[in-house]
Amino acid sequence: MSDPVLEAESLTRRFWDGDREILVLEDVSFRVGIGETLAVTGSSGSGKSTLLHLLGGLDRPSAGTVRVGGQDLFALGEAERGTLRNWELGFVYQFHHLMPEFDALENVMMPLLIRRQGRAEAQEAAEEMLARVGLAERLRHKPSELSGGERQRTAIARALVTRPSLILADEPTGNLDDRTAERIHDLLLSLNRELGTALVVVTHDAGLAGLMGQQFRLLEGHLEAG
Ligand SMILES: Nc1ncnc2c1ncn2[C@@H]1O[C@H](COP(=O)(O)OP(=O)(O)OP(=O)(O)O)[C@@H](O)[C@H]1O
Repeated sequence: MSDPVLEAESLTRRFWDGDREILVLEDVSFRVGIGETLAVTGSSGSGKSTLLHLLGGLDRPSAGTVRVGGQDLFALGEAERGTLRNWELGFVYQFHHLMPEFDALENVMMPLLIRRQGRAEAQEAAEEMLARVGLAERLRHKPSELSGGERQRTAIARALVTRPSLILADEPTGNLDDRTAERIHDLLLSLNRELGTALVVVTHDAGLAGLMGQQFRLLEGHLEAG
């Protein structure tokens, strides 16, 4: 395997419901190399979102480590973890989470402006990424003026515009009809190939999972092949 962009080692996450322990993930380990793809499937409540939150540094494991680009996420302070997250990771969710008052171009420019990149440069990069996802003609449309598939493509452009080494996607097409979902799957994979961005998806969708290089299933807190 090439150098890992993501390593999960012995991840365990438990929650407490009063004095009752809920063990959601137990001893979960895997690696994703540069430009590789991985799917995690599992039934509702199996812990897919919990795993993704740990991988993105949004939640802390009860035990175990997550390394992004070789750096232990939870050994870092809050600010450093935020910086690593901003520079190395892109997130795509089932619901696009675009800002309704801004158009597609402004939404995609936002992560670059937050990084204090110059406006002209941010606009150029955002226009290029929107063109890559097939939305060159929709730059000035607000989310409410875009179709569901176009909104999701905008969200993908926003996740990729910072050129992260890894995209974490949570049911990226869960909200779309089959045909639109298939187009988004193709888009995610072609961007993975073109840009070399590693991709981790958690999904119910066996079709999407089947397109990924590594496939795992969460079952009773454990990660199983297939
Ligand atoms: N903060 C929390 N406190 C207590 N229990 C939690 C918490 N977060 C998640 N859980 C529990 O952990 C389990 C896994 O939840 P998670 O959302 O990761 O599942 P999922 O596989 O993503 O489900 P779905 O496919 O329905 O979105 C569930 O039983 C959930 O109730």
